[in-house]
Amino acid sequence: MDIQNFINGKYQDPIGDAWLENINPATGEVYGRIPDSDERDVELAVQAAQAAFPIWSSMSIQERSAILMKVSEGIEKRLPELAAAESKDNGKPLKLATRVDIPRARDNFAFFATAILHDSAETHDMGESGFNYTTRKPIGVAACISPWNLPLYLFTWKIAPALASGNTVVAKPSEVTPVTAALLGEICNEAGMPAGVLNIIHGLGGRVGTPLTEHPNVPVISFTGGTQTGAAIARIAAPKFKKLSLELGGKNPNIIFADCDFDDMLKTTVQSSFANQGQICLCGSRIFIERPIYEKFKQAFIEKVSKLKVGPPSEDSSQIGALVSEPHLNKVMSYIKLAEEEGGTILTGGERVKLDGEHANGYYLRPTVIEGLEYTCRTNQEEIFGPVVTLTPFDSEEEVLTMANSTTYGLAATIWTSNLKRAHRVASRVESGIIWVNCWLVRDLRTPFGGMKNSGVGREGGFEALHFFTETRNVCVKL
Ligand SMILES: NC(=O)C1=CN([C@@H]2O[C@H](COP(=O)(O)OP(=O)(O)OC[C@H]3O[C@@H](n4cnc5c(N)ncnc54)[C@H](O)[C@@H]3O)[C@@H](O)[C@H]2O)C=CC1
Ligand SMILES: O=C(O)/C=C/C=C(\O)C(=O)O
Repeated sequence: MDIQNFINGKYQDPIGDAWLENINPATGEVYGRIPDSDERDVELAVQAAQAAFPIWSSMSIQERSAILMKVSEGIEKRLPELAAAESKDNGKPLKLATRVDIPRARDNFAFFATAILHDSAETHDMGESGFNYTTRKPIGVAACISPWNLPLYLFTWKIAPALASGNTVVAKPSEVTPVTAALLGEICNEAGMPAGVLNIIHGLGGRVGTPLTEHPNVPVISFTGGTQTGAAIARIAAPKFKKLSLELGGKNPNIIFADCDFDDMLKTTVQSSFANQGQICLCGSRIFIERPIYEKFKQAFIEKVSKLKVGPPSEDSSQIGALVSEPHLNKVMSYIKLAEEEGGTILTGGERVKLDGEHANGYYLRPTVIEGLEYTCRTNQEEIFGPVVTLTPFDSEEEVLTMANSTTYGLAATIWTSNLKRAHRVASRVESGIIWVNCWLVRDLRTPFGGMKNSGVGREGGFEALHFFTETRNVCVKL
């Protein structure tokens, strides 16, 4: 199955007629081709988006909202098809794509389609001397660049607020998982979105992402992906004074106090460690356990993790699917080797899983739990982004905060305790943009979402996302 770029409302081959292979991670087989686009395709897409901007930005909020709601409904109508495509492209269990990824893509559009109906701007009254009012106007052509781990989920998380605010978009999905993004073009056409409002260019980061972020007519960029890529984009954007939102990597602490609800914590910790094969920037990859329950937790956790079924994504019984690609599998496995070199003990997992038949060459890895590492070692400091977690005991709040805050990242943290005062105290001192107490990945799309330190710049979600894609201006009137 070949996919094409989506420019000005039409599907078309890349100008250079160059193509990349698309691989099914569950089997290791090539199952289609994707455009290996270059700066010429980017140029066409930016021109189409520029031409569509006056039309889209001058539509009433109600008209834009209605079209975006139809996109949401279009995603809902095609949910089984989109979920199957996502699972095949990414290797994630079909049931996860069906229950989480595609419903969230639907909700992203519905959320921002309705949010614009409720947005408002401030006024600042200066009494008898004057009066200020603030306006927020769409900026122009927005670049939205997204990764492979939650493909349509994160693609739409950027595109929906950019479009809802009245911008037009040139979007680049990951070359590793492009298929559901390609299908979104059809859904937008069916929803009556004017041509050129959303353009989707496929290809590599260097050949598509770089000319897109460098483009003089693209003043605003929203990116989710690796921290190094975020830094490269920031280097391009800074001297051109582009508006930039970066949602980057994490090395998230999961802090477990002895007084927590053990069963709830255990069940959720299996999820927060290994959901989506551990390939979510919010996964809690460093688990810190208060010493009195360390051994109890370790035994119970290993028992549960070793029973997780690694299997073909299409099978309902599979709890862990395939990692996204062979290079990524190799990267994750190299970290397991490093952990052993650094003195870690593998308690469960650590090896590749060989399935039968057509899945024999898929990229399967057993969920891996490691203990005995210093909190300062590379395994505990660098983002692995796979089904690998470490266990570390602690004796005091002070100690666990030192360890939790020791990385260059600051995306998410989870705290397990039944002591409310402690929960607030630790939450206020842990260096993370997103903190969950006694839960994980419970999402309210109105809340600010993003990281501190090397985990990013800016916040997505709610009105923050809508306002990011606008130019704020103040008008001061002398009375
Ligand atoms: N949300 C997150 O936190 C994610 C983190 N990662 C981390 O990043 C590591 C590398 O994964 P990759 O897939 O290589 O992520 P990446 O950061 O290279 O890719 C994300 C997106 O950026 C694009 N891109 C790459 N280079 C670019 C450039 N110079 N300019 C503009 N766009 C560019 C890619 O084509 C893709 O669409 C992973 O092993 C993981 O540790 C990866 C995906 C998501
Ligand atoms: O918005 C969410 O619920 C989750 C976002 C997850 C990422 O940004 C990620 O894994 O990269």
